[in-house]
Amino acid sequence: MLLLTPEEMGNADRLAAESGIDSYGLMIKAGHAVSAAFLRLFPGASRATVFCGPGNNGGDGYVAAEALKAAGVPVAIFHLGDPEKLAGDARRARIDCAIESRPIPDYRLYPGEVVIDALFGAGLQRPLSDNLCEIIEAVTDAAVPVIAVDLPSGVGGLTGQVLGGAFRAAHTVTFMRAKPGHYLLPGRAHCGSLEVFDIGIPQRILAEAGGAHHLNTPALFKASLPALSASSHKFRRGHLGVFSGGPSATGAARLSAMAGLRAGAGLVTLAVPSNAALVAATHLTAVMMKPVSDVAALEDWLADKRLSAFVLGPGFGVGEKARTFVEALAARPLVLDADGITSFAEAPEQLFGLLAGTEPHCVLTPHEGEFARLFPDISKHDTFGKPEKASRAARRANAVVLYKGADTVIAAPDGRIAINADAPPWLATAGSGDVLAGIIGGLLAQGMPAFEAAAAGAWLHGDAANRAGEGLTAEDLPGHLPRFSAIS
Ligand SMILES: NC(=O)C1=CN([C@@H]2O[C@H](COP(=O)(O)OP(=O)(O)OC[C@H]3O[C@@H](n4cnc5c(N)ncnc54)[C@H](O)[C@@H]3O)[C@@H](O)[C@H]2O)[C@@H](O)CC1
Ligand SMILES: [K+]
Repeated sequence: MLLLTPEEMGNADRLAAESGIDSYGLMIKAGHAVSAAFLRLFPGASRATVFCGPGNNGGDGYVAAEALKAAGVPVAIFHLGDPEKLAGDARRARIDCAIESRPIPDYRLYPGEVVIDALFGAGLQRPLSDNLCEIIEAVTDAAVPVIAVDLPSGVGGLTGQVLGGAFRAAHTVTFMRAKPGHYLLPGRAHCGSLEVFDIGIPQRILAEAGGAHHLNTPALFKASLPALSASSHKFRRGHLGVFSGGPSATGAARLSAMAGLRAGAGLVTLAVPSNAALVAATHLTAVMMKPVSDVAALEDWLADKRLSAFVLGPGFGVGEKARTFVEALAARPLVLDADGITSFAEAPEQLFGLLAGTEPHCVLTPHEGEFARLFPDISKHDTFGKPEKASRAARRANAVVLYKGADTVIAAPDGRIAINADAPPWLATAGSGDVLAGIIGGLLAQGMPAFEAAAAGAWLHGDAANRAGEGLTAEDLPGHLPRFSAIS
């Protein structure tokens, strides 16, 4: 599912106009979609209170207001700025709207009203003024239902960041394609239910206008999911190696290993330091074990070319050993997580050097803190949204970066970006990240390319959490992974 940034949507708009499509006709359809949503969702509203801004978002508002009046709904319009200065389609929409509007400071709460927020959409450029924020706060505090046109005003369509303040909509009607800000946090939490309405811009124009941002759905990775056939031998389903920490720290790697097995790897081996072998062995059944205490032992083990992917990080310990292990593993498909990432905090360039110059085959899975350790300058940039941060990081590291959180973003060095929105809040539980690393490792082991493996991993992880339900523990997750043939 392709997402368009506000800039790309603007391009689509321009291309549509250049191809002879009537832009005012698009605005009429947009405004009518909003009035239809209003009538469908709030048939008993005492009044439609329409806030109209100074651009085309406001234009949609005037169209919706006129349509609601025609449907018999009492309507009050409050405008921002000088409506005489409206230009183009928005100006025409206001002229075609026979309702007197009043300046926004005249607005007072009205019992039973429903607000249509048509202040700003794609054109939001700066934080909302204090006066606007006060009005938004009053509407929010009084729990007045809000329908947002395109985006809740104040939410950045590219980043999902809130600029100053923002409406909390019950429902958002956007046009043609959802925007990244509808799925990134905190924007997602401001949108309510999201409706993507087709106002008639042709697909070919949308495809020409954008293409980097995707919502992470199976459509993005399904074609590269490993297919399990009756004849597939366990070796052909790959062999995943997961590195464990010492005797008191084998649990995290065991979780990853179990998840890798459930994600379909034919064989999974837990590589353990010799002093942890006994502890680990008492906990393992289907997962195999291999003592690997130092880099010499690792090099020996790596001579087995059937080992097809690795996970290093969960519970491994931070330090020199992790760095030398990663050096030995850098040319192989690898998920670098947790301690594996933090081990390079003092010398991120060393890691990037190891990963440079080849087809990207490493997946880095940092949460916010780990991201800041590897990419301090990128992480500090307040105006970058999460996709831009992940994307810059991916290019720098020549690795797929899966930037974790409630709105996990997956970015590839070639510019592809997936925003994951299927994770329930109860997925934020101890060990959950270890399972995610293991799932991705299991998919890499079966030959899935790094970006698709990371995207699939994030989606499957969320899907398993939804199946397991509230109160899950990380141990429950692998058992709830869906069969790949059942994913649609
Ligand atoms: N893209 C499309 O194909 C279509 C777009 N339409 C609508 O057009 C909208 C985009 O229109 P515009 O590009 O005119 O942008 P907007 O209407 O979102 O806002 C632009 C205006 O707001 C001002 N502004 C921005 N931030 C401000 C702030 N914080 N405080 C005060 N003023 C601020 C700008 O100076 C500019 O005048 C979309 O969101 C959508 O609602 C629809 O009419 C249908 C077709
Ligand atoms: K809006």
